[in-house]
Amino acid sequence: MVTPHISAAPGDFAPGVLMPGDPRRARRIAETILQDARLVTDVRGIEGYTGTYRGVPLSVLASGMGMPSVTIYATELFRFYGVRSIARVGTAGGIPASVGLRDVVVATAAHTDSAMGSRRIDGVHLSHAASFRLAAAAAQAAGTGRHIHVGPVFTTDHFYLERPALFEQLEAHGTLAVEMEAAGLYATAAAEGGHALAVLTVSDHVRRAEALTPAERETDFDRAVTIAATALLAETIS
Ligand SMILES: O=P(O)(O)O[C@H]1O[C@H](CO)[C@@H](O)[C@H]1O
Ligand SMILES: O=c1cc[nH]c(=O)[nH]1
Repeated sequence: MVTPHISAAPGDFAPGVLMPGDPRRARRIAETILQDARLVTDVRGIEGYTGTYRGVPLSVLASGMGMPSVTIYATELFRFYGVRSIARVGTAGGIPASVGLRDVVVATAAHTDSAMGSRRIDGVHLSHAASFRLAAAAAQAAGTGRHIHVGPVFTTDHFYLERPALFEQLEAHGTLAVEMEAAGLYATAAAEGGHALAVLTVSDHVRRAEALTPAERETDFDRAVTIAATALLAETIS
């Protein structure tokens, strides 16, 4: 079996999949946290790997950037490869002052300015919510502390969005961070009967001139990956 974007065979993917945006991060996850990882797909250079994590099968596949891209990969995994749960592990920009560089955000919901959400059911603004059990397991794995945040994020089609007033309003509505995929992933999981969550590492701040370097963005997300993998494990064995 192949799909237009995945060349894996039936059964090649585990029920749980970690999904970073960046393909190089996918390979790094396979090399650092999976045991006996093997390459199962590499269409368009989007490599997917399956191995085990703490003795349980687990896969990793990159999503690329933006809602259209994550929606393609998540749909094909849920619909054709028997995947039950996808945990996005990505970077995000902090919105409130209290959310700092390298902090972890467990995204319980995702607001969006994308038209994609409004195309699914005419006239309805669907809510984009994480799966409760995955979010609860991630929150428990993350523990408490001022570097861990649990709440809604903003998924946008624009990376270069110069709208300070928008971020003020989003902050007033309790929004923790901005990124580009979570709402698409949550909508796809809802449509396909799957489970989804995003665990984000803060790589920059929308109001402060500070940011991780590209190399740091690739590597400084280990805590988020461990939290997401633990949540997938809890969901898989429950
Ligand atoms: O680090 P990733 O997972 O790619 O996520 C964030 O980084 C990209 C933008 O640089 C977008 O995909 C955004 O959502
Ligand atoms: O989409 C993103 C990702 C990281 N930082 C941002 O400001 N936006």
